[in-house]
Amino acid sequence: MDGYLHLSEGVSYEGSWVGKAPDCEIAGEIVFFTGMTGYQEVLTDPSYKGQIIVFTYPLIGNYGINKEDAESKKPQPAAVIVYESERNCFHYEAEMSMSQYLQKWDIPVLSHVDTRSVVKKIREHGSMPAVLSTHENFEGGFTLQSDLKVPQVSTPKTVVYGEGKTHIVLFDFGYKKSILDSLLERDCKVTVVPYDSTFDYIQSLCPDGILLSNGPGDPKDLKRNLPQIKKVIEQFPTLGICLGHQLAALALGADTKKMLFGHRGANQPVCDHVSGKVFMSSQNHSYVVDEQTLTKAGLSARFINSNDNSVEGLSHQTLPLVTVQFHPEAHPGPADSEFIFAEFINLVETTKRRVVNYA
Ligand SMILES: NC(=O)CC[C@H](N)C(=O)O
Repeated sequence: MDGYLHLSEGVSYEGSWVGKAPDCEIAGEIVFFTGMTGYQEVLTDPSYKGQIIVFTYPLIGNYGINKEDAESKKPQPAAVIVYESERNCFHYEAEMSMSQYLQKWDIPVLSHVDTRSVVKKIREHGSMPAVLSTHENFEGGFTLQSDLKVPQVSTPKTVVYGEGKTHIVLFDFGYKKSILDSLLERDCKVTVVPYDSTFDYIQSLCPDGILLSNGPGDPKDLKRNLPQIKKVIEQFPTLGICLGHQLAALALGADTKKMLFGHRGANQPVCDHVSGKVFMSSQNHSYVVDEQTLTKAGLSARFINSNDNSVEGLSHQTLPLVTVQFHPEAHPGPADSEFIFAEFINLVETTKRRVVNYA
């Protein structure tokens, strides 16, 4: 059956539904992911909550969905656009096909869309509101719901994982499981807390360090939480990843802005100005920290994107703070930047020893 993708820029594309057509129109911000593999991780990354994802790789789904690679308990986007969706899956670990998985969760998939043309439109006009419909003509409006996404994906209660020697409190703005795994693999005990936890609550947990996670939406949606986040950063060694990096920058007084179409893929080159090395990184973001606003916040840009010179990570003049716009936990994508976790744990352990020595 035919389905249609309508972009707010006034262009429409025809495609065919994989599985059943949705009962109603599905709206979301349309974004594109350029990685060739890793669709399961992308679909389950809570940072994509409510977005319509276009996969630029023309064949998606051929190795199915397995038990291991989900980044959260369910797929998160509002809808998925592909060129070809493989109905069969060819992998010994596959439990079901991608289309079965998305249908189970009522997430529509529109295939045989001219994804190259859609991506060109997004590159030209930016990530924009879009609607998936069974009707060729769409008369409705393109205003997206302005609901807060982070509370929808954050844990409602505190959960403790592992019993390693370094105690990290992970602020859950919609964290990817691979971030938790990266900490557990490095001998950490991890306490995952709700996104709106207060400084007093965090202090009562006696952490050695803090991880501010990735998550969906505009970091400025969490304006009310910034004073608490600032107190936490000033008190404990902190690693901010993606949304967590943006929140750390805002909390300390820098600014963020929206990019035209963001970075979503597995091969974004980033230069580390401490080591002078360039590495490939996995990314998924629309917002970026504004470089012009860093100095007044005591921050400096340690990591810079080699394609467009945007800020990819920060350090602070005095505070033990590491923040990265890219994903050191990878999944999907290259693990070139996993050194960030080792560096962070080292920072936490050194700070811990210093505090013990002074006590
Ligand atoms: N992966 C993320 O944490 C994304 C951060 C933020 N939602 C953005 O789009 O920029």
